[in-house]
Amino acid sequence: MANIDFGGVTEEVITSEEFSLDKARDVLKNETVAVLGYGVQGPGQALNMKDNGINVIVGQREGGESWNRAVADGFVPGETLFPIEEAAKKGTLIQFLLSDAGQVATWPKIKECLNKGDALYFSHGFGVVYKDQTGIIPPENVDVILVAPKGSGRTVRTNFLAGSGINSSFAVHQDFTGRAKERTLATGIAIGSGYLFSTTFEKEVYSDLTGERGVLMGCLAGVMEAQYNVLRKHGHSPSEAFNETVEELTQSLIRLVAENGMDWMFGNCSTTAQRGALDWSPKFRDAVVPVFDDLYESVLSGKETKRVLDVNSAPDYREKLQAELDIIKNSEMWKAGAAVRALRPENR
Ligand SMILES: NC(=O)c1ccc[n+]([C@@H]2O[C@H](COP(=O)([O-])OP(=O)(O)OC[C@H]3O[C@@H](n4cnc5c(N)ncnc54)[C@H](O)[C@@H]3O)[C@@H](O)[C@H]2O)c1
Ligand SMILES: CC(C)(O)[C@@H](O)C(=O)O
Ligand SMILES: [Mg+2]
Ligand SMILES: [Mg+2]
Repeated sequence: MANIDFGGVTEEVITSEEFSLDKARDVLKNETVAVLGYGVQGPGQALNMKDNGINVIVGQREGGESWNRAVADGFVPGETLFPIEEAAKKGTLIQFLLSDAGQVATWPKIKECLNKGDALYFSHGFGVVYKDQTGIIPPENVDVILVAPKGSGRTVRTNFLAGSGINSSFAVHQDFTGRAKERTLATGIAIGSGYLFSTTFEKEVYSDLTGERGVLMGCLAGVMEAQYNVLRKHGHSPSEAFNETVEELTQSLIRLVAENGMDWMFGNCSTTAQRGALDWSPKFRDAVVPVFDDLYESVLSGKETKRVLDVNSAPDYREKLQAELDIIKNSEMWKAGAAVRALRPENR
């Protein structure tokens, strides 16, 4: 446990140096980790653990696309790949990585598969925190733990393969065995976390739902579209509008932010750009504060959860979701984006 000063506030974090992979392997040596769900997080976490020498099995609906992908990734039907309930019964540490709506639909059956002393693991506080809507109330004789990677499952895997890692938060909701925390940290390290910071199930889900609806995804998509449209309205070409809105950000400026912070990115742009950015940043900040306040309230009240469950529980939700994603893909802006990406020297 290291005490790190985050801008004047001291927090405890666990790094892969302090909690080594060897230690994680030792803590998990008698466990069968059952990864239920092979969508986005499932493959990332399962493959990293497998490569790290952990005893991993996968539970997935038989015969579908995700099942076939698990087979292609080296999981063997009847040995390390099973229907969901069978894997849940075999596992001692059960990673509930179905979609959040899928967790609600399958919970009544999964609950029956848990044995005394098992650990029930989540990568989101959703199911447990909004229990009035999800009905997910774990029995008292299991550990209930969380490791939530702060990134896409795709990056959980690609960062691992690149020799890096992803940051994750961790929490213990219920400690039945007295070993819940060490099981949590060991699993967090085994899935490839570079470091783990402490949270609660509540704080995790409130911040996660806000972040993805806000700056990370929803707000990002919204402000990009707004700027692109203004530039187009004033006669700028699609290539100019896209470059000035997206390509320069992803290929240049956001990399500088990642490297050394916002002031570093500003400092490596012209004094003209810095003057304008410093003047306009507070205007944008103040304009969106009411939207963020609405968003957080909507998360806290359970309205966002209700919407997710209502829409994503429909039998045709995948097709409808794909239709919405296709509208983005086929818009002028993102078609221009495809053309711009194809022109990158490494893609030509
Ligand atoms: N996607 C991410 O990168 C990410 C990042 C951090 C945390 N999480 C959390 O991890 C968990 C898993 O998310 P995900 O995005 O990997 O899920 P996903 O949407 O990719 O779905 C995972 C699997 O659930 C299965 N599934 C869905 N509904 C089902 C049902 N009714 N019955 C049986 N199987 C069903 C699907 O076949 C799929 O293989 C969620 O709690 C999510 O909030 C996801
Ligand atoms: C990758 C995200 C956005 O961080 C995650 O929270 C998710 O729900 O997919
Ligand atoms: Mg999320
Ligand atoms: Mg997230």
